[in-house]
Amino acid sequence: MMMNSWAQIGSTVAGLMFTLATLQQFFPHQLRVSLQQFVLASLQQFSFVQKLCDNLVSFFSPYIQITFPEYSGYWSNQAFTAIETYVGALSATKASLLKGSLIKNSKALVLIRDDRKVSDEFDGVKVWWILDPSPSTSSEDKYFQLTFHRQHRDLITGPYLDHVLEQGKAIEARNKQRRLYMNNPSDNWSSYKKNLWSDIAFENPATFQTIAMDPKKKEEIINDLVSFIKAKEYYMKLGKPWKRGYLLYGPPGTGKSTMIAAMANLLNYDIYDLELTTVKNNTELRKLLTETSSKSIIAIEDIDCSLDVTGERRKERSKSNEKDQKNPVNENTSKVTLSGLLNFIDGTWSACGTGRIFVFTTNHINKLDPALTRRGRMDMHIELSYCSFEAFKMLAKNYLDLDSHELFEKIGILLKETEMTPADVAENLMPKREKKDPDSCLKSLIQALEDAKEKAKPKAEKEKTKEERGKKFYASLIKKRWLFQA
Ligand SMILES: Nc1ncnc2c1ncn2[C@@H]1O[C@H](COP(=O)(O)OP(=O)(O)OP(=O)(O)O)[C@@H](O)[C@H]1O
Ligand SMILES: [Mg+2]
Repeated sequence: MMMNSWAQIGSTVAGLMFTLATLQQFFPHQLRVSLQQFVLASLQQFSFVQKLCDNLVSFFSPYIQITFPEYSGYWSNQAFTAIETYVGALSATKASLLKGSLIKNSKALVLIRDDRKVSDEFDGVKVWWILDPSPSTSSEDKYFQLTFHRQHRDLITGPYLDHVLEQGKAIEARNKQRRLYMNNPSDNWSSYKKNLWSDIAFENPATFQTIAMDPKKKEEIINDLVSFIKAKEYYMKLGKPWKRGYLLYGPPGTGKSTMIAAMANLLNYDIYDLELTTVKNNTELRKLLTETSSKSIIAIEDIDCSLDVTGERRKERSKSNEKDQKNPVNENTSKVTLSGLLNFIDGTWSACGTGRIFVFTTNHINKLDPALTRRGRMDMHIELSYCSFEAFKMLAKNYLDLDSHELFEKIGILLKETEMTPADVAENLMPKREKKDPDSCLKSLIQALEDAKEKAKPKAEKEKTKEERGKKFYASLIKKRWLFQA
């Protein structure tokens, strides 16, 4: 009976459609357009009714939904990224069917349930997250929808969302792929695109653990860095910009650049490697500074070579000016001045970002202008020196996995008698073959130390005879004076 009536309805509709299609051919064009418009308007009315129904349902529904779109206007919504990371972490622990995606500047995959839904609990209250559309569709307009019961509105819109954003950002920071920035010459800066810096992924694995130096000094530096990054409120209370300066000095190959990398890895900071010689003037320097991000390391290596910042050179500047006129300098030479650099470190502009660390390196600390090295400007002076026995033991542990060895004592004596950089010691300890052979590595180091000692001998002897000659000369002077006075 039922089947019969359905069949009847079906054939009536089919008949009507056929008749309509046939009649349409005889309708004038204008009438056809009006018919189409009528059908469209009815459909729109239908969607309006549907919207109305949706609103009615949500009015009476005990649940609230909040939507977080991926983009707000042209800008990416940072809340979406943090939620994506947070929900990804939730999914990874709760679901077995996941879809992985790599988000910008992250070195870790974000995993989202392929069926888009994941529940969470906060203070005993259950909430649901849905990613719309699902990760398997290629649609661009993605958004997260959070659903929760009306009675928990305050808890969810307040503490819960704060928790989600905070956790999401913390996971993001842990997964963040650090970047190494290098300043572009100003000739390549374009006015519409901010391309003052070029960047690449920072992948230097150096850590404080692998740096060979006095353990106490190392601990002091680590504590200083760690307490600095936690001290934002303290700096605010003091009314001081939240930044810190480190001056690393010592001979080539003692680990200055390695320490900058270790600092970045410890703090999870990006590095801005500022090449001063390509910066034409103080204005450019200021522009570069304003384009660096907060919580980053700004490194200027070999500061004495990059700029006229040595005290001696300053005194002699007027004299050399005359010479310069005879031998005009290259037009591309940087005109960044010492005062420009000082302003860069602690002028008004230096406070435009927070949590910044300035690191300068030099091979000749005593050549630097005192204005640059004074405390407060460079908060900590760190000397990296020739390899001590303590430093050697760290290198032996890192390179050969050795805590002790019968040859250590001999090496200790030789290290006291020579000046060998950790870079050279490390080079000798590096196994030359695939299979580690600690004996031959230590022997090759002993050989290198003995060679260095031998090489240094004539120099040491020359110094000694010079010193003795000087002593004799002064003794004779004193004697003559005594005779004269007598
Ligand atoms: N203190 C150290 N601990 C561990 N490794 C070190 C140390 N010093 C140097 N090295 C090794 O030597 C190499 C060169 O060191 P690095 O570039 O850090 O020296 P530097 O002090 O910056 O030299 P320069 O003054 O020439 O720039 C590094 O790749 C590292 O492997
Ligand atoms: Mg270096």
